[in-house]
Amino acid sequence: MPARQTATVSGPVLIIGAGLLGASVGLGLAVQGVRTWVSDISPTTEAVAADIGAGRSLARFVREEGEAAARERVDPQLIVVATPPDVAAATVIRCLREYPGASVVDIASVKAPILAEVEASGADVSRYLGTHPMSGREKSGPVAARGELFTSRPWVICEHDAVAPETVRLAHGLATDLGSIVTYLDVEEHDAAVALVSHVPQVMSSLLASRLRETPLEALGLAGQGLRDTTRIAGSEPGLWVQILSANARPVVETLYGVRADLDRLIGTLEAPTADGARLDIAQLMSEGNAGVARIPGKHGGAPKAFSELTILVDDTPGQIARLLTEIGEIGVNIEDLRMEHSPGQPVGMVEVAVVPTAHDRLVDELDARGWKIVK
Ligand SMILES: NC(=O)c1ccc[n+]([C@@H]2O[C@H](COP(=O)([O-])OP(=O)(O)OC[C@H]3O[C@@H](n4cnc5c(N)ncnc54)[C@H](O)[C@@H]3O)[C@@H](O)[C@H]2O)c1
Ligand SMILES: O=C(O)C(=O)C[C@]1(C(=O)O)C=C[C@@H](O)C=C1
Repeated sequence: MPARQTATVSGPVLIIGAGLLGASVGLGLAVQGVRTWVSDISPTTEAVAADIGAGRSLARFVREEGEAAARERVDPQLIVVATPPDVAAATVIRCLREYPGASVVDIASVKAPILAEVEASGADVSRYLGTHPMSGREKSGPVAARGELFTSRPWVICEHDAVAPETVRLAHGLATDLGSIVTYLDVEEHDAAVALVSHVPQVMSSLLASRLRETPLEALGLAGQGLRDTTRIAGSEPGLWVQILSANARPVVETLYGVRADLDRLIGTLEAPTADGARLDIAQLMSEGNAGVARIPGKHGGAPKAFSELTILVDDTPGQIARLLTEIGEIGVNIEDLRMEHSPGQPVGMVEVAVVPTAHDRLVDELDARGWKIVK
């Protein structure tokens, strides 16, 4: 039985580009009862996205019904363009022309070049809006898709002068239906902001991880959480990042100039670590980092909030983590964040749980009483 419609966007929604992001949009809308269609340049990707429940395959429907009849019957209210950035503008322009009744949003990671290309095309730009969900993964393709990918994450909407109110309403509805928190920025503000908060982090992670290529395995075996935290996104798809970085090159370079200045300063200091003032300079760089990280907003985009953490040892046997989470629920404490560290070959794993500070001591006491081993 189809789920009851609970979303603002009534659909149908046609998703073009059924990879990680497109299939995640489809899954998130489908569970709310919105009729979704998926389309991808790769027939296999489109079939996989349809198989996991992200939407019905448009190509299959076209094969069954014929091009014109299928387009008329699909009749999307909203089209979500989730293709790579280099074809996003061309896809938006094509959709505006092929579906004159639909609003079209794209979700590519860079916004100014796409708006410029759509405006220059002469297509009906009133039905187009550039948007960007600030959520993703270092994986690509529909198999990695998650319907809850967007929950509690920011979703930027880049209004422009010619946009129609209905298009803004649908873009806003799409983001909030998927659980995101909407922020309005213009395209230049967006591109400058993401250069710092998304694109340079990717560069730094890749540069650091590239140092590991020739490292002996014994040294890599010593890696703790610090290396894992700083290199997770180095596993991202190179093809996508070539497009993102080249499309947003100027704002990224502006940010990298600042990084280069700090790096030169640190190298200079560490070349003479016992010179007068060297230690102060190192301390200053570290505390500038402290000040920066403290400004990153908390889980729901509000003011930074310090959570208390505790680490629990968990036997490496089936069902242990589920049991731990159930018991934390029984104790009545909300988990704000959760991370697992598990070394292959070790009989135990470590589950790091973040909770509000007022719940910390009670949780430790109650877990302890239930026989769990708390290590921190
Ligand atoms: N990966 C992330 O974390 C993330 C987060 C936010 C936004 N985005 C943006 O979302 C978009 C999709 O990224 P993704 O991570 O889902 O990539 P992906 O590689 O998983 O999916 C992209 C899909 O688009 C398809 N495609 C390529 N050209 C096409 C065309 N002309 N017509 C139809 N389909 C086409 C590909 O076959 C692929 O299946 C990108 O623009 C990216 O900048 C990505
Ligand atoms: O969590 C991740 O894997 C991401 O890096 C996702 C991330 C980000 O920088 O936050 C990456 C690029 C997208 O354009 C949006 C989101």
